[in-house]
Amino acid sequence: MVSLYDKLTFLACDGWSWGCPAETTVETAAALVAAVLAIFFFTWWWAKKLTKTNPPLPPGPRGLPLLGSLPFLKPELHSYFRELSETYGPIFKLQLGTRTCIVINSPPIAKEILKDQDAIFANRDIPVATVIGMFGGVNVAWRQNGPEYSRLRKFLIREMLSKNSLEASYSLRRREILQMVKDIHGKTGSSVKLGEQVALTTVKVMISSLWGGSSEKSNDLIEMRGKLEELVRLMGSPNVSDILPVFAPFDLQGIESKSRNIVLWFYGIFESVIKKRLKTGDDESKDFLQVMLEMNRRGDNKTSLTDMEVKALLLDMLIGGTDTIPTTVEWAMTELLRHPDIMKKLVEEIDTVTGKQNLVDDSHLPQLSYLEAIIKETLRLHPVAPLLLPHMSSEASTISGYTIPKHSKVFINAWAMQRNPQLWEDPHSFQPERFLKAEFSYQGNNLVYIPFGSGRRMCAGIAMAEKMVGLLLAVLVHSFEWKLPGEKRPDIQEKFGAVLKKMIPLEAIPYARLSDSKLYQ
Ligand code: HEM
Repeated sequence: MVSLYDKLTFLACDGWSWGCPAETTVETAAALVAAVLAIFFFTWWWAKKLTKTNPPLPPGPRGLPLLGSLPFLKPELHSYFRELSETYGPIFKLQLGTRTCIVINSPPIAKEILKDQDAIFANRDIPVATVIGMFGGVNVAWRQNGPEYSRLRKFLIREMLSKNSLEASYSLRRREILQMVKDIHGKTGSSVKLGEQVALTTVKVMISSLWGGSSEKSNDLIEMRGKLEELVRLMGSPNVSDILPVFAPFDLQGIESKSRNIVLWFYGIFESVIKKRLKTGDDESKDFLQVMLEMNRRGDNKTSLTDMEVKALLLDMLIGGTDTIPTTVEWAMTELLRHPDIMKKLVEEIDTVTGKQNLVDDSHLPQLSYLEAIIKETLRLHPVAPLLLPHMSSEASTISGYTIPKHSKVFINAWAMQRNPQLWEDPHSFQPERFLKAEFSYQGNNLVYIPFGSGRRMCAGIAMAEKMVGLLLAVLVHSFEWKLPGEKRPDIQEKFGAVLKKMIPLEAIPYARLSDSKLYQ
């Protein structure tokens, strides 16, 4: 406070010395600054007193006037929130600029939000970075709760990401997985950045599933992958425009303009793909675009989609899948390379089910229970969305005996709950066996384990994620033996963002392990 006082006095006199001719003026200026500060703090304190709520607001750090706790935030938000919960308890409040944020670190309180009062908490605090080209207004992930949201989500889950749709588009996915095996085989004996390799395959799989495209050149795919990664990064970046909306028109960090360019770039691609499809009238395609166009052809106002919704859904799925799936596979491979005994047991399981004369196929996955346990354990320790996607309350409510004001932004710290020593035995060690002993589904029924969220806003792509992560991981460890380039175990440092990635990308060296060399061609 002394130094702030000194700085302000300096500004009042030295900074504008033309207004301070004599020593007495220094004292006057100092008194003036002190008076302004006193009025400011008194008004702030009085406003707080007047707005005291009953029941009270959750506890939390005090923060500074206007900025709240913004200056104290640490970049690794998920672990910082856990630290704060040690002081303030399982539910606490943070003021970030004009935004009231509520952080939940306990399953019973998460249940109140995501299940018991989910109608109130099923909205999103739409980031300014997504309100571009209507994207954030009409897509599933950012659309506000209501009949239009339910219609679109139902469509996405029932028509596009259903078991039948996924089975129909399997041949498209398989084609890209075979190409990945061939590409990796070409790199036998040299170091491969596994995350990048899988990410490129995932983009191809997503494009194939969405509009059947396989003709994109690899440079175009790399560009597309880069743009998706950048868009996800921008959406997850703290933006002054979101925190202090008065600055939104100035787009101080350029986040909105960068996001706009990327969204419009994707919309341009989608428009040309749709135009081409309508022109050729290719009814035989089994991709998602065809499903959407068929729906529109058959549908009435209730079921058909607007042009903008078609584009927003395509982008939703590209964003939903292309970062989450490869990141999960990279974390799983990291843990397997850190635990050779677990890797060995997994390879034995796949050899028994698939044999060494075949490549792993979708139909083998239901029999690979140890693989499933490994993926579940990976998502327990390394959930790609550690704080889920923030929810927003549409009205004031009471949670766990505290008032949650209307329009609060709610973070559910799945990462902290899934590492809580009171809920998990030896929580920091990688032990897939725990998922063989106890039944935990991805549907978020038991709030102790929610890597895909829970309730009405939970992930819409679980079925696809399960299939893709399972197939990619099984193919990688069954087709190749992986060695580390050095002596050191791969590290597990995290980098927080919209997706929780590895700080240091995983590198490993592949060697072919299947007897028939034709399987690699
Ligand atoms: C390992 C892979 C994935 C993980 C761990 C994951 C996790 C999540 C999480 C935690 C949420 C937020 C839930 C909430 O706010 O409560 C979410 C939302 C969403 N995910 Fe996923 N996801 C994955 C893959 C996918 C895929 C492949 C797609 C689509 C192709 C997808 C589409 C979506 C959509 C559309 C939403 C928004 C749902 C809504 O707001 O109603 N996700 N995901």
